[in-house]
Amino acid sequence: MTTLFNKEDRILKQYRAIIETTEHEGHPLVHDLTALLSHYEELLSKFDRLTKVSDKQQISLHEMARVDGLTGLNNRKYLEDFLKFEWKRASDLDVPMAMIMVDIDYFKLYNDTYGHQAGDRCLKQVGEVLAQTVKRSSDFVARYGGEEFTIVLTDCRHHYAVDLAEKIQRAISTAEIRHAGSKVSEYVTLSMGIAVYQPGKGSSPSALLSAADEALYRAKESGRNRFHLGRID
Ligand SMILES: Nc1nc2c(ncn2[C@@H]2O[C@H](COP(=O)(O)OP(=O)(O)OP(=O)(O)O)[C@@H](O)[C@H]2O)c(=O)[nH]1
Repeated sequence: MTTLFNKEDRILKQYRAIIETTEHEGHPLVHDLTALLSHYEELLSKFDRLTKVSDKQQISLHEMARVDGLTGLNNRKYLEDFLKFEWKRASDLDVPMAMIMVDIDYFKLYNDTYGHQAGDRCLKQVGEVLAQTVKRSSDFVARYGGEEFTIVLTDCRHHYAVDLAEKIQRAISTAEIRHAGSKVSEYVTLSMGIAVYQPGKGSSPSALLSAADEALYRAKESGRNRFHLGRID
């Protein structure tokens, strides 16, 4: 399309030159060319507007592919892509990677108590708490699905991940989201599982996910409203 317009542009410049040459004034050809030019300019401006709309649509499609519609956090698909990419980078640089799997406690009872829409609002609030607490721009927060969230911490040793899990616990407690159905608190609480891997040692992103998930299971099993530190390389 650009090539076509470049070629057309050259022709149009010639047309303009003819129109602007006073010796051609009043010639019927000048009249036709003037009409043609104005029509062409109108088409160009329409094309320009269409291109802008389509660029915007492409950006929003791109965003939709990465963003969870409810919470505005990264979605699971994007998490998987991010993990693959960062795993390779961490492996090349020989630095550890951590994952925190976060799950809302007794969320079924939250829905049962307050209704599904309130449940959605709660998910959003928890998402905000996580996004605000995770400060390093290289760290990545995603909604993994349902009432489960994932945080990927690049170039991260386990004490940083533990420190962050403690901050998240404090932040969710400060948020005071009422949860009358919970069996561990009157407010919403979170259980978390932490795993830290050294990607260079032959494992895989899915092994990191499983280890964090396993640690989360331990946190749930041992009473909820806590984190469990799983495998650390
Ligand atoms: N409102 C709302 N609820 C959801 C959404 N996705 C999943 N859920 C609900 O989340 C609940 C998860 O329940 P469970 O897996 O039993 O877990 P839980 O009740 O949180 O119990 P524990 O994790 O063991 O503490 C289910 O009732 C789902 O219907 C969502 O997008 N919105």
